Amino acid sequence: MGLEVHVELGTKTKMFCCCSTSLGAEPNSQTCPTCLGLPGSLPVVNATGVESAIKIGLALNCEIAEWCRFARKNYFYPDMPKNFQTSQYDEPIAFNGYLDVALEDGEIFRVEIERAHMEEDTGKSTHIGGATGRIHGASHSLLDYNRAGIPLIEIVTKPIVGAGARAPEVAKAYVTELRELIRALGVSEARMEMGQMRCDVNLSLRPNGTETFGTRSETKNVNSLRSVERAVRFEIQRHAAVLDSGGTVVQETRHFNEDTGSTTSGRIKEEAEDYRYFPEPDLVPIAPERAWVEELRAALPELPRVRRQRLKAEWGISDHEMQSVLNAGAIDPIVATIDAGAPADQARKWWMGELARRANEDDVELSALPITPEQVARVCALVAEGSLNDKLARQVIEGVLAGEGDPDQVVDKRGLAVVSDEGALGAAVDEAIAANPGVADKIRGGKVAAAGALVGAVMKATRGQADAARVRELILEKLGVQG
Ligand SMILES: Nc1ncnc2c1ncn2[C@@H]1O[C@H](COP(=O)(O)OP(=O)(O)OP(=O)(O)O)[C@@H](O)[C@H]1O
Ligand SMILES: [Mg+2]
Ligand SMILES: [Mg+2]
Repeated sequence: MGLEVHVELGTKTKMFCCCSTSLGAEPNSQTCPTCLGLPGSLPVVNATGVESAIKIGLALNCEIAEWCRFARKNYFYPDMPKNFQTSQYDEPIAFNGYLDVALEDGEIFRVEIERAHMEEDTGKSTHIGGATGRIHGASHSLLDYNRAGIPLIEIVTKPIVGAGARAPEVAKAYVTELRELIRALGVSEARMEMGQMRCDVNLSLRPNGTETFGTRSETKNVNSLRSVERAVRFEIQRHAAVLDSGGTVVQETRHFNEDTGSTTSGRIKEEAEDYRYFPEPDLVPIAPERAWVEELRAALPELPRVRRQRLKAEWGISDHEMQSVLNAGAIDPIVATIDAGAPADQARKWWMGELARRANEDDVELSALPITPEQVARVCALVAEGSLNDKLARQVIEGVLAGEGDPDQVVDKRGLAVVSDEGALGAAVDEAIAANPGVADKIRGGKVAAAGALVGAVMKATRGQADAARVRELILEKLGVQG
């Protein structure tokens, strides 16, 4: 198995021109002669792009080239009007690294990195008209070059051979870890659902005990963690079926279909020769000064796996629990909620419970929910000071998610507050005792556990807006028994 991951860098401008990289603009409004490849235009390298590439290389334990160049990868397709993509070929900026990833059972698996190189994204084509659902049957192709020239880093693994049947799990764990790393470095938000990070899955099988690799298939642009895992699993089975029936695997690119979980044939894969790579004559070579590289190395943040170990100890949770927190994408929201003043267990409870459920239902990442860590921390504070109980807190969260405002505004608007007025509470307790004389007698007779029924009655009467512990105290007080 070999994984190629493309990451769109979060630089303000494109890799070789000053066009904006912001998303959502009118098609083709963020273009210039350089990213449109008009004659006479000349590219200039984005220094922040290079810096980000070096940071990624260092975090992946790579060597950083003393000297490297860009190369032209020639191909003819309308998504790149220059007729080539500016990329790197045999002289990448970073090479020979590794990334250690933690598997579900806590085992650490080392994925070797062949290289991380700089390149540019292509334009976006949308095929419309003609026979629906068939790209080549479309009558028109719409082209948006806003994306053309956005900096990309392509991170390529060496062939991963030791994973065996765990290959799908290793692939998912690797992409997860890489995403965390990219985010920790602050070089990209790496939102897969927005195409900021995408993975090509290369896979081949070979007979047990042999050395030569089999023919690979390459499943392009897989864009979620779950899909990476499924694409690997599907391709293993497909290759096995082809080989078992005496067939031969064709070297081709394939597409992963989210709905069916299967891959379908794309085009026959070009060989490197077909791209006629040659050094880009319009750009100067890149020779990062060693002092700069060392400065960047010294400024690397705590790596995600190390940080997880530390947080796991601080929060006092198991490997398994930490793994769930990671899978839910909850580490950063939880940490931010704690930073905003909430106790760790409360922060974990809300993000891993109510909010994870909501994110799951809406099929979005936790960080994309319309609630901030500060708002969650405020809900925790309201619970801690006794103005909300858990049930009410859930309604407040629901209100914030529904766009009703900050927690305090939701409390006001929905009239959600624990009935703390002792007079009102006392009256509700008196009523419950009067309505349930049998239960009251039992409690008076020493059966304290029966108090639960009366607490329930009071909670019902106050529509859940009372502090259950205080209600219980009041009941016992009024019946003259010790709690
Ligand atoms: N026979 C094979 N079976 C499985 N994986 C392979 C095999 N041969 C190479 N690989 C892996 O496939 C990936 C190839 O990526 P690389 O970027 O080097 O080339 P490419 O796919 O030909 O080029 P492009 O960037 O144009 O897609 C690497 O991760 C490599 O380890
Ligand atoms: Mg590649
Ligand atoms: Mg490839």
